[in-house]
Amino acid sequence: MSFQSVTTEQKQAALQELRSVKELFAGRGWFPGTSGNLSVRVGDYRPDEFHFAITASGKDKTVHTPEDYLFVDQTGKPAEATSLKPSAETLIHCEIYRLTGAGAIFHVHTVFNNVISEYFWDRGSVPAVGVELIKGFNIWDEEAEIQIPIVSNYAHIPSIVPEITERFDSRIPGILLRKHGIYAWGANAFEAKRHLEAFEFIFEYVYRLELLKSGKA
Ligand SMILES: CSC[C@@H](O)[C@@H](O)C(=O)COP(=O)(O)O
Ligand SMILES: [Zn+2]
Repeated sequence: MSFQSVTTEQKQAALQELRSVKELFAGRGWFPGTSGNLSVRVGDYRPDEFHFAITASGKDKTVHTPEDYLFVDQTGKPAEATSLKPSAETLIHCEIYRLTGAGAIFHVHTVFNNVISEYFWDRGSVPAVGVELIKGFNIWDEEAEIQIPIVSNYAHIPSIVPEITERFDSRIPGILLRKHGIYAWGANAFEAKRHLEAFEFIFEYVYRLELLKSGKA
């Protein structure tokens, strides 16, 4: 269970996945101004003991350097000696892993996810109805209706954690932070990427549909 039992191959595989997904998302402009963070879990999982690789804080995520990632434990503390600082939002990753046992968590800031989180803030969630990409979440109902939760964006990150716990919906593999961005997760990096892409598609769809319906487009 300890970090010592995680093999070098497992660590390398996690870092390679982070590198690939970071490069892909950077190409889409999904890390403006050093925003965003990514993590991939390694080794065995128990809700009270797990480890993951995460992006170091404040780095330019559009470039690769030898100082891009570090490994942390379930409390967000570095699992090995390093001068690197984990993402400022590591505690959010810790809580999502604790709640879900997921294998990867990706966080990006986009204009669509920010605008839509503010637009629907008063109702607490973004509604989506019948959009084909809902199937990307493994929800196959005809004309499926989902609500994507939105939580407060406190500057003090630990204060965000209880809201995530409270609003967590096991059917929906993501949560919005108001005027901040989306956290999406999955059993592995492939699934977390699929979920993130589905969310971003849905946010743009809902945004554009609302605009058309308002007659202001
Ligand atoms: C520079 S704006 C973005 C940050 O405040 C934060 O929200 C973010 O996503 C990146 O923080 P980081 O500490 O690099 O993981
Ligand atoms: Zn952020």
